[in-house]
Amino acid sequence: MALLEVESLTVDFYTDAGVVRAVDGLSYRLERGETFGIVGESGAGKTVASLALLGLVGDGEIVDGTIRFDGRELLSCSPSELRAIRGNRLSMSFQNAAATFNPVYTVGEQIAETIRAHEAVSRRTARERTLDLLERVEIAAPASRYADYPHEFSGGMLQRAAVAMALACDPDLLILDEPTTGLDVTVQAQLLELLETLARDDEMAIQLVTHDLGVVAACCDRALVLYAGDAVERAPVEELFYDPKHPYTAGLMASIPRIGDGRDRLPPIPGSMPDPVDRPTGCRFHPRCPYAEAVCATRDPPLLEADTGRPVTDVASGGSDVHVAACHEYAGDLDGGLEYEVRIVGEEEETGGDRR
Ligand SMILES: Nc1ncnc2c1ncn2[C@@H]1O[C@H](COP(=O)(O)OP(=O)(O)OP(=O)(O)O)[C@@H](O)[C@H]1O
Repeated sequence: MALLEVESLTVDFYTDAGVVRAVDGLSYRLERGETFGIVGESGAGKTVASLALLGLVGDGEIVDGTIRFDGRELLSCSPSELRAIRGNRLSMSFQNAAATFNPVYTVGEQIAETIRAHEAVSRRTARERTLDLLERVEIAAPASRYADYPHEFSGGMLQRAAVAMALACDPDLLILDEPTTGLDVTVQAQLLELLETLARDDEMAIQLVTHDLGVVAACCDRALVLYAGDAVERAPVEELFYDPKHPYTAGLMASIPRIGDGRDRLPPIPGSMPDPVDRPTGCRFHPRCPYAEAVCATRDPPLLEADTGRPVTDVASGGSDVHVAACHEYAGDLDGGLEYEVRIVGEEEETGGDRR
């Protein structure tokens, strides 16, 4: 049984301007010990999709879908059952590490309090466990750092302390929302390495939410690309990089800097994410897509296995390594086809290419 199975998850917000469909029929699954990326530009629905797992959509509403965590249907759990799962097995570290901590208490105290909120342990034990956690996230001299206030930590250290906080309940699934935003490249690399170690050594699954495909490439096994609430592509990370099947994914790759990577640059995607109250008909990406044809404006492309054109009908195929994409090309419905290519300079072999 997969650790997490999300099926047809749909989340709406009711605003003065109209209904915002933040997440639209999202399905995927996550295995134990797997690091899974959810990637897309700002407004794609990444955070809302993650918060929905915790039952924290605020004034939004989960209007459809199921979320099975270790076989349990979370959407039918009572608030107290959900709190218990959230406290012990599923935890999330939010976008802004500074906001995770209360500025008037020390970092150590706050992590220790989190441990005590989940488990009946003495103050001394909670302190020892906190020191272990700080050490695990590679904070030097944890005993002296314990009594430091959040403002005395550097950005990278605070981000790691936030991970320590999320690890306090020893979760089976850790959700990290933009964990590397605002960190310099070296600190980013350290944090990503740490996450890889945690996933490997603790058999902990990680759902990593980011706008940065580079971050996904550095530490995820598989990733899902979201656009305006829709899943547009899902694949093992290597394939997503070397053989992107959806024009949006290809465009996303063009917008990330790649130091030391000899890959040709694809043109960046023109335009911006659509108004969430007034999403385009058909393929949500069609107004920005250089390959769009008439069919794209009228029909919403389903997720298909890119190699065979077979439909992805249930979540069962979501955990496999099958490369799926939601583009009419894979149903054979585009006359012009997709003509981008991803070339690795210095290697003879080319991947991607004209998809006709
Ligand atoms: N409380 C809310 N009320 C109304 N709309 C909301 C609310 N929260 C999120 N949304 C909308 O839902 C959509 C998805 O937002 P979400 O925060 O999940 O995007 P994201 O991909 O995580 O982007 P970012 O990285 O900027 O957070 C957006 O259009 C956003 O405006």
